[in-house]
Amino acid sequence: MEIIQKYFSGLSAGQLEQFAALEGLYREWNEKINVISRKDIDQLYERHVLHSLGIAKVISFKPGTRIMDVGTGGGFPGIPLAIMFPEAEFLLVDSIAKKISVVEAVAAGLGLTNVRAQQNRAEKVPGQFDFIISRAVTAFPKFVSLVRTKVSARQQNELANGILYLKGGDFDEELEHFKNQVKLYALSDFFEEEFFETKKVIHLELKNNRK
Ligand SMILES: C[S@@+](CC[C@H](N)C(=O)[O-])C[C@H]1O[C@@H](n2cnc3c(N)ncnc32)[C@H](O)[C@@H]1O
Repeated sequence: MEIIQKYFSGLSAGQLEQFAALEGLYREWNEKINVISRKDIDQLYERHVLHSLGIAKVISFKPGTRIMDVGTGGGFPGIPLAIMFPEAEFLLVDSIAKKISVVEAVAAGLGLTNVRAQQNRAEKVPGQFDFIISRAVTAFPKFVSLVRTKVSARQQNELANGILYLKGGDFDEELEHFKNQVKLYALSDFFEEEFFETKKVIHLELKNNRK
C-alpha cells in the first residue's frame, strides 16, 4: 500500500481507503474464484495495482472520459484506475462470467459508482469509448483488430483517443506493423522497482473508426 503513496501523492482519504481495501477484497475473492496467482497476491500492490496505475502516469483521464478495459480478468487495469479517476466512466469486460462476478463484487465492496462490468467478448460490446485499456490479453496486432471499431472520434483528452496497452518483455515483433504509429512510455521512467524494468505503456491512436 505504501508503494501507491510513494508514486501518487494527493490521493483523497476516500481513495486511500479504497486502495487499502483492495488487499482484503482480493484475498477474500481469490479464495473463491482464482483470478490472481498465489505468488502474485502477496505482491498485489506492486504487480497489479501499481502496474495498472502506470497508465495514470501517461494520462489523467478528464471527467466524463469513457474507458473500456478489455479482458479485465479480476479487474486489472480497470479497478485501480477507476479509484484514481472517479469522474471517468469504466466498463470492464471479460468473456468469462466468473471473472466478471469478482469484478462486480470488488467494485461493490469499494463503493465504486463509476464501474460497470460486462461478460462479453470485446468485439461484441456495443458502443464506443475514448480509450481501450488492457493488459495481458492477446498479441498486439490481434488486439487492435478486436477493438478497432470501438474508439470514438470525439476527443476530450490531451492524448488522442485509442488504445493504452500494458506490455512487458520483448514485443518488438508484435509492434513491427505499428512501428511508426505507436508511442511507448517506459514505466521504469516512473517506477524504480525491478518489476518495471521492461514494462511499457503502448499508446496507439485509432482513427478511421467507423464500422
Ligand atoms: C491473462 S488474463 C489478464 C487479466 C487482466 N487483464 C490482468 O492483467 O490481470 C486475460 C483475460 O482476457 C480475457 N479475454 C481474452 N480474449 C477476450 C476477448 N476477446 N474479449 C473479452 N475478454 C477476453 C480472458 O477471459 C482472460 O480473463
